[in-house]
Amino acid sequence: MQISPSILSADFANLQTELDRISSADWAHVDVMDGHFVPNLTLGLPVVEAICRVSPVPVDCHLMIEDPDRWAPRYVEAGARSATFHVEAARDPRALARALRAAGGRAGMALKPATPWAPYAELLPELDMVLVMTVEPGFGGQAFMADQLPKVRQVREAVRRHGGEVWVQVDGGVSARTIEECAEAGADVFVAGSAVYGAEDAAAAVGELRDLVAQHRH
Ligand SMILES: O=C(CO)[C@H](O)[C@H](O)COP(=O)(O)O
Repeated sequence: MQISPSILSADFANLQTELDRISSADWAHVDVMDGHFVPNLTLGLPVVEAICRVSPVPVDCHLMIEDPDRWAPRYVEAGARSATFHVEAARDPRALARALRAAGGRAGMALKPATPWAPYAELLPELDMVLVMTVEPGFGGQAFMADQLPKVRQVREAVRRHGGEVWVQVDGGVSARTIEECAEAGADVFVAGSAVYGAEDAAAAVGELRDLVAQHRH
């Protein structure tokens, strides 16, 4: 079980300090948005490279961009330990996942809420993580979409049958109120933006999310 706070809700004017606030987490989740794949624009390679240089925890890049086949491996080369592309944007998801691993990163594949899992299940052996979006990608602070939990269950079941070590990540509206149902459905990597960065004490918020999942498992 891993907690990956999304810096989308951080103060971008003080990224170093904001990264230090989540040093008790497992990852720093960095949302790259290009203004085309999603109607929002955040940051790109130079900023990710700078974040990777100073982050106290490994960087988990969520690429909400067009043409990930071309750009995603560059984020691993910039220092991201994990890079997740959107299957809706990829020309050749199998080749792209292989390219991410060849670059030395973990290969993640994300599904928007309207994208089903079944057509992509055969890609599982190429993947280290599947991200099931629990909001429409583009903005932080949106309401959690509980109707995505059956998809989380399908992915978890496929991972169980496959037998490999593939993580199942949820992203969007994950908070102390919703994290247990995500865990119950089979998620094991939890992205939380506003729930962590909106808290006075980010480390306490990370600890609370961790405890809720741990208690749930007992
Ligand atoms: O990918 C994202 C949006 O596209 C963000 O990571 C996500 O929305 C996190 O924010 P919050 O926890 O506030 O919902």
